[in-house]
Amino acid sequence: MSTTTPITPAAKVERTPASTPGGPRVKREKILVTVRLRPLSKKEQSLKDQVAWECVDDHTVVLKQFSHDRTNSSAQYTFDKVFGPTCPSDIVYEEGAKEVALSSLRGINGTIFAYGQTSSGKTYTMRGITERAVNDIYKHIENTPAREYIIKISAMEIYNEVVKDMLKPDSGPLRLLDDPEKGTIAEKLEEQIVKDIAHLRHLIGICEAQRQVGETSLNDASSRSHQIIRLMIESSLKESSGCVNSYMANLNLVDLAGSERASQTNVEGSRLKEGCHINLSLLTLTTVIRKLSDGKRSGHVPYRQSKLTRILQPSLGGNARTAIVCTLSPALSHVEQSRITLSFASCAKEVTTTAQVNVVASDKQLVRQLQREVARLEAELRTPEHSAFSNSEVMLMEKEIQIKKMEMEMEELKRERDMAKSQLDELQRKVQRDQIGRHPMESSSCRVAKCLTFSAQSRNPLRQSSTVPSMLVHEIRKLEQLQVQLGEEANRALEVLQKEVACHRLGNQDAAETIARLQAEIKEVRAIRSLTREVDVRDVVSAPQVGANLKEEITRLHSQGSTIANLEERLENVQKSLDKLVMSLPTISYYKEDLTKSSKTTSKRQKILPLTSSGTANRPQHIRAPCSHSPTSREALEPDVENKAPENNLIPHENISGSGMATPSKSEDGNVSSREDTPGYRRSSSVNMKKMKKMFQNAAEENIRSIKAYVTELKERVAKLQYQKQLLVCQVLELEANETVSCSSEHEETISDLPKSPDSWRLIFLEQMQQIVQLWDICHVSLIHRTQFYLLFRGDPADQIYIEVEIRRLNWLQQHLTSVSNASPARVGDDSSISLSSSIKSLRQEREFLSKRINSRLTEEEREKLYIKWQVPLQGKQRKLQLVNKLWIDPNDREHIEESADIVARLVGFYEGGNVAKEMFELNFALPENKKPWLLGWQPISNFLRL
Ligand SMILES: Nc1ncnc2c1ncn2[C@@H]1O[C@H](COP(=O)(O)OP(=O)(O)OP(=O)(O)O)[C@@H](O)[C@H]1O
Repeated sequence: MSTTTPITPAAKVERTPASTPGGPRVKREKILVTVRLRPLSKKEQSLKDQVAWECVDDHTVVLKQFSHDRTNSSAQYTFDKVFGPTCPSDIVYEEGAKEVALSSLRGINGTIFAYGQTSSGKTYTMRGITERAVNDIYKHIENTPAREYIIKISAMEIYNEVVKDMLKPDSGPLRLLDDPEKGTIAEKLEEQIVKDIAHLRHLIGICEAQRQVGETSLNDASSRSHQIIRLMIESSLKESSGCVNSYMANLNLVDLAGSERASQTNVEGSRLKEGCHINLSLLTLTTVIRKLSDGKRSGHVPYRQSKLTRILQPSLGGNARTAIVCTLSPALSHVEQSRITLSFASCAKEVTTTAQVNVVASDKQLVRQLQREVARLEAELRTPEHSAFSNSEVMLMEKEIQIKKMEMEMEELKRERDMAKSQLDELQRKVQRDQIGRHPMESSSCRVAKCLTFSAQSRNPLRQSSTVPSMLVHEIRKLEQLQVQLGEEANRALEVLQKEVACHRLGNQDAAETIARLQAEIKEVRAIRSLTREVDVRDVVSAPQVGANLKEEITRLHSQGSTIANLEERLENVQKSLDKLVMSLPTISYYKEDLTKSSKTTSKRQKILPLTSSGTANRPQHIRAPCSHSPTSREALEPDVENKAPENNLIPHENISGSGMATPSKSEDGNVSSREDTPGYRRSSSVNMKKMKKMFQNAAEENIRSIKAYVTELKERVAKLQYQKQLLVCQVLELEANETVSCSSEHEETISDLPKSPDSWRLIFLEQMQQIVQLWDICHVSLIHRTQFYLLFRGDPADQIYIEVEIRRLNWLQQHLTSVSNASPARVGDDSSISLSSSIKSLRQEREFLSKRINSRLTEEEREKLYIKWQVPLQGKQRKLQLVNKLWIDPNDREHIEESADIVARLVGFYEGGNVAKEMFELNFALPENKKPWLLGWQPISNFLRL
């Protein structure tokens, strides 16, 4: 069982017909009129009354002939359906009411009512219909789990011309008010939200119990009031599709009081008064129906003469599908009353209504939806992005720390370099001093060698004196070399570090700017939210105001779309900089580790032998600035990280005896570790490069994923906004069109009519086409457009919508051109692209264009024939242009139009290019992208559509 959830009453409900992009598809249809003949009642049987009526087939009821009754004249009435005395209520509902009842689930208002004399079976019939309709509605709801339904009920009765609330009997008489949007409404009428079918049945039961019933001679329980039970059915898609629209329709179940003759009902006093009111309101109803059936909608229809007709106004010729079941007593004694009923039914079947799908976009709903959207946006900006923000901020801080560390390491390196240099100087000075003191002719190395030999011999007398000096000399040379290399290395490292620091500073600045930009975007979104709040407090507005508001809304949506596009762009940038950042991280980390290692190595070595190098020969190959080009890409760096770094850290163990340096080895999992990891070695400088790299990679990928997801969402949102924008465009178009067409409502009715018979459609088509041709002429529409349209739409009923749209467009254009030409010169100047003169100019250019094609498209013989036929002097100047100037100039001559279209089609080559797609005139009002010069004549519309 699907239950409904309560909603707060909508502040304003905008009813828009199910909008096709070209405007409302107004469907005019006739009221469904059926007749139900009840069996003779027991009373009638006891009075030996006779059955006067017979249902001869499913559609016809006939008055029988009685020989003894001279006044009795035969009569036959035909309706959509006629139900005989034995027909069960199921069939009456199925064939006489179901379609209308279920339309309400699709957003189409429906009204079902029973009309007939007292005791003819109205209440009996309406009870059957109501019960089945309720069952069907809930069955439909159960079978449609994708939609959420909200059903509300209200009930009123009109008793002695006083409206009463049947769900709140103590509330007293209700006033009828005219709502500009909803029509006539009963003030303070109770609306109850229905929880489920049992609740609905219970509430209907309460209404039944409240009903004014009295005994008359014809009916023991005669309804003395008109009862209107109204179900308000609203439905929307359950999933959060982002669509703010839902359907809303009212289903009115009306049980009228019966018309009666005081002489027959034998009433007096209050019953008589009731009867008078009943008869009066029914009389007004009959008058209204009669007027409407005449087809003279423009004339005065006295809806306001009774409360019943005021309330039922939309159901009588308005936005609703209506079914009337006329109930008849079969008794001969009631023949006259039955005739009156049948005459009412005959009029009613000529009445047409314009049922529309009511797409509801209440301000509240819209605002709620927009608020949700804004909240979601903000949340997104806070979560994925904002976390991306936070990530960026955290990363920025981390990088700052790295920079600080690097700077400190630089200082340390400088200090070590200077120390090594001073020690070397000191050593050299010492050697020099010794050398000078002993043998001035020997080279310094020899001097050092001798000195060292001497000291070595003195410490270790067992050593061979000849090997020691050569070793020392070798050592000193090596030290000298190392000193130079160390100096170079330190300078290079400093250089790289400086670049690195500069680069990160720049990156930090970029990221900070991006964050600031994104924060500005959030502010923008907030501003939009406050705008939507303003919409909430807006009151009822008139159609032009709504049009203006919608235009504003479209502009806003445009800007919102572009804002989101900007956001997308910004995010792409952020994504790129994050990529860059992430790419640089392994390098930095590696470099940092490397550097730390290097510095540690150096300092460690320093303690034992200050001038020992850590494989400096290969060092420059893997000291790379992350901001430098090719070598800094992650791919380029990986081999360095995994393979070269350990090698570079390899220090020949023999050379540095007692240094305590470990030889790094590569483990199976790719980790680069020193031998200190293994037992016997001190665990300290393990560099898990692969793990680290993976960590950074994961973090980077995670960031990129979340950003991509957000970008996708943004794109979806842009699509949704565009969809909303299109809807709004349609609404504006409709409003504009309504304004344009309101002055010629008769015309609209004609074009909106969906004729049932092909003959009537043909007639309407010819009439509409004639109108279109005239409007083309008035509006100076492109000849090629006219030709295309004229040749494409030849009267197929499926083309009706195109015809309708074309008429709307042209009506708008005509009005627009008129208003522009009436405007002040300044105004015309402003709007010159849509002016009459620009249209005429375009048309002239098009005629010139067509004339130039005559020679290439027509043979000489054909040309001659045409000149003769179109009375162009054979010897005259500019014959081609003269000929083209004669095309499409007489909108009232069908033959002329036909021939003009034929010639233009040949000149443009329509026949060669195959069929022109009807979609070219598609309802979204879009012109083909590859707009050809000859479509310039249609420019005003395209300008209009750009809005
Ligand atoms: N189709 C039918 N089959 C059998 N009985 C019927 C049928 N229609 C009506 N009746 C019976 O006829 C009687 C009068 O019917 P009902 O009260 O519905 O008439 P009504 O038109 O609503 O009268 P009123 O206008 O006075 O309220 C009732 O007893 C009802 O049960």
